[in-house]
Formats: sequence, structure tokens, C-alpha cells
Amino acid sequence: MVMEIEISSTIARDVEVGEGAAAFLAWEDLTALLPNSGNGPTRRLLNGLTGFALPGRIMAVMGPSGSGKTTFLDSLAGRLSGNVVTSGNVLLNGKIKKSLHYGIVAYVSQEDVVLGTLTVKESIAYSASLRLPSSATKQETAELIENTIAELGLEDCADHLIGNWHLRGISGGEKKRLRIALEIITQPHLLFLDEPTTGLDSASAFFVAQSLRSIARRRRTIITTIHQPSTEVFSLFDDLLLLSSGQTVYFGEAAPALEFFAEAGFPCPQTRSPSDHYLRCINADFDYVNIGSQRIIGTQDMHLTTAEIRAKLQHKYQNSKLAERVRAKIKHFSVTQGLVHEEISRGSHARWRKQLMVLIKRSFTNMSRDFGYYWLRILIYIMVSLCVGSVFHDVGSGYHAIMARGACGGFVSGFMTFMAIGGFPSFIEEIKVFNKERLNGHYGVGVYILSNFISSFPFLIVMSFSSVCIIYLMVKYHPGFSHFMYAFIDLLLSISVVESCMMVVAALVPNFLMGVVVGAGFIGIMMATAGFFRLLPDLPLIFWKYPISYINYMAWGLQGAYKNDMIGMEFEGPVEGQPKLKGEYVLSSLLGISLQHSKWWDLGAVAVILVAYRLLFFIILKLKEGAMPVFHTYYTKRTLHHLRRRPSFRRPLPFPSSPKRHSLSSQEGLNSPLHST
Ligand SMILES: Nc1ncnc2c1ncn2[C@@H]1O[C@H](COP(=O)(O)OP(=O)(O)OP(=O)(O)O)[C@@H](O)[C@H]1O
Repeated sequence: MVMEIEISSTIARDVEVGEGAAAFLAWEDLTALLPNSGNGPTRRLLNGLTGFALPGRIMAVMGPSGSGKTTFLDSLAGRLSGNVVTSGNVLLNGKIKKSLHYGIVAYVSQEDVVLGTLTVKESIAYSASLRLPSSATKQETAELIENTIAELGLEDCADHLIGNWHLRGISGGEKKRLRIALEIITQPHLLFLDEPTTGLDSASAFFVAQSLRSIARRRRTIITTIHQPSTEVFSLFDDLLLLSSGQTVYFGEAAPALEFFAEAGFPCPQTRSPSDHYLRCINADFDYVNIGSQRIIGTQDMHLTTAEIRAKLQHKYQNSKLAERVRAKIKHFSVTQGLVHEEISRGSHARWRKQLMVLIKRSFTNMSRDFGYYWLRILIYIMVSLCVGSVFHDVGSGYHAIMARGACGGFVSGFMTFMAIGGFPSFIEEIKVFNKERLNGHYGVGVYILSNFISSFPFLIVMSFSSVCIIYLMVKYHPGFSHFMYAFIDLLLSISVVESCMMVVAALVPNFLMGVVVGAGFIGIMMATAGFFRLLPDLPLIFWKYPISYINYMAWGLQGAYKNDMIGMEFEGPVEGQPKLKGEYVLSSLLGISLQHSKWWDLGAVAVILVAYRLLFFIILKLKEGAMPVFHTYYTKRTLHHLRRRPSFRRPLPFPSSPKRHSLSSQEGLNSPLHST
């Protein structure tokens, strides 16, 4: 007999009667494919999933490791990596949505992306200030922060630093709860969580699940993937989506799943928890277990292989009235556009000026507490400056001092700016935090770039000022306050350009080692064409002179530095008694510097290049947001068109006709990812 489970009347009521804003989410025939770059098989990571999530309810997505739980959440949220192709519809409040990022959904991922230099309370407070409406009073915000801390049991560690690579901070479980707190503080209408309880002890896991349930009860829609929940935790979930190899094994209310399994011939033993039982039935990883030298069958108690159990369950689900009604409900969703009148809230409600102030403060706090971000570099800059100062000490104005001054200028413009690459690991961390917060709609790209620049500027001033002070005084460059200030601003702008350039690299290559290599390579090219190792007039005209030397901040910076030092100076000639050499003559004849424009033009050019890099950084971040989805849609269409022409790809999925135990090799065939060639 086939038992059919009714979709509860409460769900139906929820769908029909909605008060205020709420998120009714549905997905239809959701498929994710991993095409092989060659002519090999295409993996189906998700295979035609259909279902819905309703406000006021919390849905658990369960399945063995690798069954596609994260892929499912990512494909709903439009966050899958570029190599995965998706098809199907995602409907939010009856309207088809391409994806649910930039604030439509709050997503708590598994990745550990938080600023480790802040305390738990500070992190939550910044997150609240960034997103709560500007009308929220200080007291309301403080209450909300306290409540959120209490809701996730973070009181004991509220004032502890989170911790990073060199700073031991809060525990992994506390970090996990903090990441949830950062997202739930604004009570988002739609919340996705990827394994929020993994790594937590049973009491904390229960605590977290209970908080999520109470949030859901405030007409919030919550979908969470979960690994091995305890019976207590499992009982807190309203709905269940059970996945195996990217296919639905069960979708519906969580409690009746027991009857579904029993009806299918797999009743849950009394000694086993229901969630354990479901996973055991569909987890093929331990079908065959080696105990000593013996190989035994893990699912012996059910007399079937996992592949057979899974196929039976899938078959039963696909042909059940339950699946039929889900499809009917989705149809209802798609024809009833705008089930709720209010738009669901998106990301931040704070005004951009408030966001800018909060981000500047947060970024400045992070930079000043992270020793590796600027302090270490400032220390190294001072030490290197002392070394340069003593090597070129009181360089003088003899004939040989001409080359010494040139070399010292070359070293400062080249190597001293190159050292800005040392901040790359911190840039990478910051970009990761930006990416996460941006996708969750906390703030915009422009606000982030401006805040990052403003908060780093005081450190760059300290770095350049201390270096120029030491070098200028020890080497005894051209005397005079204006000359000193020029050298300081020249170095400040040059270091700022390298910083901006490194931010561009971090946005394009978000990997520490690869980023450092790319950044170092780029600065190396700038050094080679700056006019010190090869004079500017001698550079090959095509490419190296035009355009490279003209877009090279170091070339402009070095020309300005040379002019600042040498114009107005006189140097001894090569032979004693010869007339003195004027600085202008040295510049044009020996150093290949054009005197057709003043040193201020050179400084202006460095400033323009700095603005250009910041703009480039903005454009890259914007392009990643805007153009990448367009490219991905094109790639998806092309790949699907190509795949649909393959007959084997269109073939329906196989279900074994008889529950015979397969040989190991045939079982492996069934358990391997579903694919077509
Ligand atoms: N971008 C990708 N490129 C290659 N393989 C991918 C990609 N995304 C997902 N996969 C593969 O899809 C399968 C499902 O991955 P997914 O992370 O969704 O599983 P999961 O059920 O969340 O597992 P776990 O519980 O271990 O986190 C895995 O085999 C994974 O390697």
C-alpha cells in the first residue's frame, strides 16, 4: 500500500493568508550540471528538484556528504561557481528570480569569514549599524545587539576577540554562532544556513536550532542544511528535504517522513533516531565496510544495497501524491503573482553616509589591531630607511654623488613602494569579508572602496612620513621645507598607488600565493620601465615607452623626485677645476629626464594614476557583479543547448526493477554520480 502524506492545512493557510511582507520561495525542476571540459561525462549535481519553503517554517536539507546540500542552497542563492550550469526556476513570491543575492537572502555559509581583530560584540554591533535603518535609536540598537547575543548564547565570549591566524580567539563553535548572529540581527525574511550546527556540542546545536525556529515563527522563511541532527534537534524542523546524489528522496513535512519510510519498506528501528535512519538508508559510503581483513555489508539489516534502497525511495516519492501536490502548489505559486503585497526587505536599510562612517571606523579598528596589516610594515619601513640613510649618508654634491642620489631615488621609488605588497594577506582577508557582506547586501561597492581608502590613509601617512624624515635628513637631500614636503607626498602617493594596485590584484586573484606572484610581477615591470635601470629616452618606443612608461606611476614619481632634488643644485665636474654641472643639465643629459614639464605635473600624474586604480578597483568589483552573471547565462545556454543534443542526456534516470543485491561493481556504477555522455 502506498501511503500518501497530505501537505498540512497550516501550510495551505500560510500560503493563502499572508500578513505583511513574507517570503514564499519555490524551486521548480532545479538542475545543476558540472560539464566536463573535454568530451567526458557531465555530472548531475542536482537533478530536477522541485519544492517550496514557506514563511513561519524552518526546512532542514539533509543527505549524505556530497549529496548536493550546499549546491542546492548555492543554486537557489545564485552563488554557484562559474563551472556549474543550472536550469529550472526559482520563484520568490510568485515571481521568477534569476538569483537571490545582494540582500534578498541572508546566507550563513560554512566559510569562516569574519574580521578576527574585533570582539564578538563589536562585530555584531558593526553589522547592526551597517544595516539597521538610520531611524533606529541607540537604545533600540543596543537592545537588539544584547538580545541577539543572548539568543545565540554568546554572553560569555561577547568581549573576547574573534581571533585570526596569529591571534588565538573564540572557539570554532562560538565563531559559528557569531556568524549566525551577524545575519539574524536584522531578522531577514529569507535565511539560508549551511550546516550551522556542525562542530557544535549537542546543547549548543539545540540552542541554535531553537533560535532559528523562533526566528522562523516571526514569519521568516528558513532553509538550513544539517548533518546528523540529534532527535531533539530534528524535532524542531517543520519540513524536510532529503537528498541523495542530487535527487529528492523525500520532500514534505518532517514528522511524517517516518511513515513514508515505513510505507516504502524501511521502518525505523525503535533504537535508532529518525534522522539517523534516513541517512543510513541513503548513504552509500559505508555499504561495504572493512573490519580487520573481512569485508562486510553495512546495510545488511535491510537486505538491500543502498543504491537499491535509494532508488526505491526515489521511485516512491516521484510517484506519490505528495510529489504531485508539490508540483500543483508550485503551479499555484507561479500563476499567483505577488502573493504578498509588500516587497520583502533587502539587505541594508541604513543610509550610505552612515554605512561609510561605520565602515571607516570598523576598517580603521581592524587595521590598527592587526599587527601584520600596517604596524609591521611601518616598522620595516623605518628600519629600511635607517639602512638607506646610513648607506647614502650625507651624499654631498661631488661628481659621484650624482649617481648616488639617482640610485637612492631609484631605491626609494622602487623598493620602498614595492614593500607595500606586504599587506596582501590582509587585503585578501578584507576582500573575502567584503564579498560575503556584499552578497548579503550589507553595503555597496562604492562605500566599501571609499571607506577602505580613507581608513588606510593615516597609516600610509605615518609610513611615508617616517621614511622620508629619516632618509631626507640622513642623506641630506635638497634642503628646504617645500622640497621635504614634496618628497613626502611623492612617496605617499606612490605607496597609495601600489596599495590600490594590490587591492585590484586581490579582487582578481583571491589567493594569497598567486596574488603575491602576480602583484610582484606587475611591480617588477613597473620598476624596469621607471627610468632608473634604463633611461626613459632609451626605452624601446613601442610598448615599453608608449604606453607603459606613461601609465607607470613609478616613472612619474621618480621624475618628480629627481627634479625635486636636483633642480637648483650644482655638482662638481668629472675633473677638478672644470665648471660646476647644473642640476638641470644633469637631469636632462645624464638621467634622461625631460624638463618640459614641472615636478608638480609629475606629482599630478601619480595622483591621477592613483584615482585611476581606485576606479579600476570599483569597475572590477562592479563588473564581477554585473558582467559575470551575463557571461554565466550565456555559458549556461550554450552548454545546455549542446548537452540536450546528446540522446543519452535526455534519457530518464534508471530505477532498478527488482531489489536484487548487486555485485560490488554494478553497485559502484549506481552509486557513482549520475551522468550522461
Ligand atoms: N564548482 C564545483 N566544481 C566541481 N565539483 C563541484 C562543484 N560544486 C559542487 N561540486 C561537487 O558536487 C558534489 C556535491 O557537493 P556539495 O558541497 O553540494 O555536497 P554536500 O552535500 O553539501 O556535502 P557536505 O555535507 O560534505 O558539505 C560534491 O561531489 C562536489 O565535489
